[in-house]
Amino acid sequence: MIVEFAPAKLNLALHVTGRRADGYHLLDSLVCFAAIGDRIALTPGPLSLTIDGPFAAGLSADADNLCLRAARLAGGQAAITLTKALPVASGIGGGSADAAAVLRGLARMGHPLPDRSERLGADVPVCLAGSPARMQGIGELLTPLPALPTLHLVLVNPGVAVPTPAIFARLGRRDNPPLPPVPAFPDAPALIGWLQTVRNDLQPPAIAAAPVIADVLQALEASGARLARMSGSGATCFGLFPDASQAAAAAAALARNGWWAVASELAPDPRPR
Ligand SMILES: C[C@](O)(CO)[C@H](O)COP(=O)(O)OP(=O)(O)OC[C@H]1O[C@@H](n2ccc(N)nc2=O)[C@H](O)[C@@H]1O
Ligand SMILES: Nc1ncnc2c1ncn2[C@@H]1O[C@H](COP(=O)(O)OP(=O)(O)OP(=O)(O)O)[C@@H](O)[C@H]1O
Repeated sequence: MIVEFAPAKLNLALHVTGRRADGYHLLDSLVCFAAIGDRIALTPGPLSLTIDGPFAAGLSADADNLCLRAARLAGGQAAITLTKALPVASGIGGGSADAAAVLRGLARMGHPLPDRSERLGADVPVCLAGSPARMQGIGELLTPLPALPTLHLVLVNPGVAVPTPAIFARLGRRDNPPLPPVPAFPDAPALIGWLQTVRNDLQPPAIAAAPVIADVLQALEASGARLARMSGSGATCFGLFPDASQAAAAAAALARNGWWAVASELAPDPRPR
């Protein structure tokens, strides 16, 4: 059996800089990965999918599931088990992370990675890379970044599914400036200082669609986050905390609102040192 971790994707910053003729938006985003995620297990055999885990109920194992679409694109055969630990349609790339993990697993079983994995989803290329990157184009242009400093994260999802197309459709402006050059960050305060100068352009339209996102951001700040921001098209938000014990205490307190709230850190960097 082959097991692949499918870490949550976080857009630490996300500027929408334009729109293509086909309606897809041009992005400029600083992306990293958290140490929490889904799990994919593959065993040789005819293509099938079984889903378990805390968020299994939100998802169907039909032919549209990104795990099966990824396997078909790679021409791979395997019995796939997805253990769904991430909320569905929540801005942290769950489906894209799963698709990328299936592609990585099938590659280990001898099926080459397909070209143009972004056809599965704009976030699939960066999830395949799995390490900090500046993401541009519609998601297919990746510039690897040096390893980020240690971060003490809290991820919070208030339980509202936010469909990505609806949030892009609500954008006020589609011609925002790109990110400034991304420097190397010696420590977390340097990264947080830089992040305070940039935005997630999808945050205002997501708050308009789901006002509870503003409550989540305010609650993260009230529990001591040095920076609180939404990831992707929402509704999951992240807070950056000074240390692991403050992050754990904040996650426990925020979970008392009935929200999914977890303390985490960055995923191990898969790149060779
Ligand atoms: C918003 C982000 O999460 C930022 O990382 C991603 O760009 C979304 O990635 P994803 O969920 O893999 O997106 P896809 O499944 O490819 O696209 C879902 C829908 O979002 C919109 N979409 C997505 C990506 C993009 N660059 N421009 C868009 O306008 C399109 O309406 C598209 O039909
Ligand atoms: N394996 C999967 N996991 C999650 N969602 C899936 C999967 N397969 C198909 N989907 C569908 O894809 C849609 C987007 O789900 P996903 O969790 O990837 O969104 P997201 O977290 O907003 O991602 P992103 O940050 O890339 O926009 C959902 O409506 C869901 O029904």
